[in-house]
This record gives sequence, C-alpha cells and structure tokens, in this order.
Amino acid sequence: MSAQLAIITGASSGLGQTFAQHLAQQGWDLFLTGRRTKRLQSIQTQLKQKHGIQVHIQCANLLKAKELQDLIDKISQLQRIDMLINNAGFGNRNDFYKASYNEQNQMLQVHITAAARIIHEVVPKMKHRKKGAIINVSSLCAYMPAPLSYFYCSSKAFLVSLSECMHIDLQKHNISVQALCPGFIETEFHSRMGLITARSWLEQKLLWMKENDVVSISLRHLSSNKVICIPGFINKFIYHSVLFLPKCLYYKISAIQSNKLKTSHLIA
Ligand SMILES: NC(=O)C1=CN([C@@H]2O[C@H](COP(=O)(O)OP(=O)(O)OC[C@H]3O[C@@H](n4cnc5c(N)ncnc54)[C@H](OP(=O)(O)O)[C@@H]3O)[C@@H](O)[C@H]2O)C=CC1
Ligand SMILES: N[C@@H](C=O)C(=O)O
Repeated sequence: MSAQLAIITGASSGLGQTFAQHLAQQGWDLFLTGRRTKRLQSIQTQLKQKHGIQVHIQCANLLKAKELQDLIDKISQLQRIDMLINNAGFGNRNDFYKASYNEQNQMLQVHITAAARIIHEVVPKMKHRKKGAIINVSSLCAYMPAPLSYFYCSSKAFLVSLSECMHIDLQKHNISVQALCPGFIETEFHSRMGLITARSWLEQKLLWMKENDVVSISLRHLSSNKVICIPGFINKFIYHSVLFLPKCLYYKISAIQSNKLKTSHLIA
C-alpha cells in the first residue's frame, strides 16, 4: 500500500518544517511549499535520506497570482491527498493607516485567499475518497483583537470560522478539520517581523512553546473530532479568560497593551 500524502504550506521553516519532520517520521510522503528554494531543497534531501519517503517541493510565493496558480495546477495533478496543512503566514504590528494598503493586503492574500484557494482544490479529492484531514494554522490572536494587528487578528479569526464551517460540513465525509490556535512559539516568526523578543524567565516558561510540542499536540488532536485546538495549558487558560472577560474590560486591556508596544520594539 502506498504511503499517505500531506501538503504543507510554509514548510521552509518553523511550524511547517516541524510538521514535515513529524509526518516524515510516521512514514508520510510530503508535498512542501514556500518561497525559500534552498531551504526547501535541504529539507527535502534530509527527510528523504533519513526516512526513505517521497518529498516533492514546489516553490511558490502565495502573493503572486501566477505562482499560486502553478501551485494549484501541481496540486490538481496529485492522485491522492490525505492531509493539508495550511500553515504559511507572517505577522506584523503596525498602525494600519500608516502602512500602505497594498502592504496590509498581503496578509489577507496569504492567510485567507491562498489558504481558501488550496482548500477549494483539495477538499473535492478528499470527499471523493471519503478520507482526509485539514489543519488551518490560526492563532490565539483570533480571539484577541488588538489595535496594532488589524489584519493579523481578523485573518486568523477568519481561519477559525472557516474551519468551523468546514468541520460541520465535512464530518459526514470523514474529513477532520482543525483550526490550530497557538500562542507564542519559538520560530523565526517574530524576528522576521523585526521584533526582539525580550522575555523574563517566567514569561519564557509560561508563554512560549516549542514547535515540536505544538505539532505533537495538533496531530494528536486530529483524532478528537474537536475543531479548535489550543495547545498548552496557559494558552487554554488565556483563551477561556478572554471568553469570560466582559468585552469592555478586554478592550481596555488590549488598548493599554498596544500603547506599551507602540513605545517599544520589545514584545512578550
Ligand atoms: N510563531 C508564533 O508565535 C505563532 C505562529 N503562528 C502561525 O504559525 C504559522 C507558521 O509560522 P511560524 O512557523 O511561526 O513562522 P516562520 O516564519 O518560521 O514560518 C512561516 C512560513 O510561512 C511561509 N510564508 C510566509 N509568507 C509566504 C508567502 N508570501 N508565500 C509563501 N509562503 C510564505 C514562509 O516561507 P518562505 O519565507 O520560504 O516563503 C515560512 O515557511 C503562521 O501562519 C503563523 O501566523 C500562530 C501563532 C503563534
Ligand atoms: N501569538 C503570535 C502570533 O500568532 C504573536 O502575535 O506573537
């Protein structure tokens, strides 16, 4: 019997690369995408050598319509797809009105347009085979609107809502859907935003998770039939606290926090 196949976007680093490593260890074949060709090639070589699996890479900048279309064309040729991990993403913290709209819009293109386009291509194949799993990498920020992250928070909230719609619809086709909502993870995410993540020992211990832990929790959670996956006790605590807090109080806290961030390049 041939191995199962997973498509992972944003597989050139961080969480996406870690998902690739975990699935490779379990014998999955992989279809990996991202912009950084050299990184993807080195991940491909490593995983093939170590696990004897098939790894296909397709470099694509999800902001470029032609590259997204080429990616979709490649995906459409795949015989079977057992898992899709929509993970590509990036963050920003800025005054929405000071950055150009084109720059802001890039986040919607990667987090929403590209993710939805790939889902639209992949799900019919899964439905046909009555089998599949989809992980949409959202964030705890989906539940925590913040003034310096208009499109980050709202695009991640879109992914939660989309995942819930899909979950309700696709259960009957034996397709599991997960919205993965982590807090802080030790990846290149923050340094790529140009932020220095100064943290105390306690913050490090309490708030920051390792990619490996997040990925293990996410993959285990797939069999639970629950759509929202909040990895880690503290993140769950924050999630429930935000839900219970009166909105007006939450807004005050979020505004104070954003004023602090405005005057500093440090976070966490
Ligand atoms: N780190 C954290 O604290 C948290 C992260 N997340 C989410 O996790 C996901 C993964 O981020 P993480 O691993 O932390 O960060 P990384 O920066 O390590 O990974 C981001 C990935 O997204 C890809 N990507 C970004 N922009 C594009 C683009 N235009 N076209 C194609 N690929 C793109 C990058 O590939 P390349 O540059 O090669 O194109 C890279 O592989 C993101 O969706 C993020 O929002 C959620 C909660 C917390
Ligand atoms: N929690 C992170 C992203 O989702 C962040 O904003 O630092």
